[in-house]
Amino acid sequence: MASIIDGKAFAATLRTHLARRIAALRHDENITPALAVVLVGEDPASQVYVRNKAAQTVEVGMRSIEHKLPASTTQEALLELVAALNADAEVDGILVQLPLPDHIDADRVLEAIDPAKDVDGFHPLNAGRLATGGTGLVPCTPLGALMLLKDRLGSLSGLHAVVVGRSNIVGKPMAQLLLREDCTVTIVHSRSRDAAALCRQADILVAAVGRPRMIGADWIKPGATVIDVGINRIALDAGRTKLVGDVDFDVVAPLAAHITPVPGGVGPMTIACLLHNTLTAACRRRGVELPN
Ligand SMILES: Nc1nc(=O)c2c([nH]1)NC[C@@H]1CN(c3ccc(C(=O)N[C@@H](CCC(=O)O)C(=O)O)cc3)C=[N+]21
Repeated sequence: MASIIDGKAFAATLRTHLARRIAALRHDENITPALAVVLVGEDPASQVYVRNKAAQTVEVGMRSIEHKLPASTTQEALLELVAALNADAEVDGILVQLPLPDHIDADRVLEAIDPAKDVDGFHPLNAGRLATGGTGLVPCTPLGALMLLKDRLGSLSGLHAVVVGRSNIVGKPMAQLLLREDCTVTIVHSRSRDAAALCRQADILVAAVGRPRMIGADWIKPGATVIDVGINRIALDAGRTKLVGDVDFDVVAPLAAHITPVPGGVGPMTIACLLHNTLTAACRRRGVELPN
């Protein structure tokens, strides 16, 4: 039976460390990092995420700036807000909550964010830096997943990592991070031939597809470490819902060495890494050393 990787506890520890470093930054440099979060529309799930982000930002001692815009906001108005946040010297991080309404071109908005303030790590310059080994801001979910892996396994060098999913926000940056750790990396996607057989070769399996419980027992090499990035809300009876991952936890956990649960796995790490990136961005753009 796998040991469960407690992402919720790890994220809480990470936030405690961040709070101490942020206090040191305020004491030594008189800097309080500020994170601006932009939410367009009234999607209830997005509202919950944004509320959690704001609460945790304040909890670690940073400033939270929230901009809530109606769903009817034009692309032009959103780009103007991004430009104002770019120009605001007090703002260290900018996050535009996804998904955006259909009439807005999300790529254009993400490309308008100052790469130095791009705490999501979604700007093409940051994606390029990650791919070419430079210093940039790394997407929060893959960064959080990597922290959990290194905490459990130590060196990842030479391990075969299989990433299921090729999105720009998780799959591709996850593969780049694992490559940077000297893994042998395979990316499996919807057109892959015999995806299950490819996944059965994985020492590390990262599932990031958004399909509830898709990864079953026959996808797992015994002793593998399984990281479940999926967060899928499924319907139960009587209008109730529950969160499940991309991994069928009940059948995979008995085979794996280590496994993340959903909820309580990678999800909480995403927000903790957002705070981590905001501290990093604040120090880099203000030209001060990152406190230990
Ligand atoms: N620009 C942008 N950046 C994002 O990082 C971003 C985004 N847009 N849009 C939406 C997704 C989703 N996301 C999550 C963050 C934390 C949890 C999380 O903490 N989940 C808890 C459960 C929360 C619950 O119970 O609903 C867990 O897995 O244990 C989930 C999902 C960030 N996103």
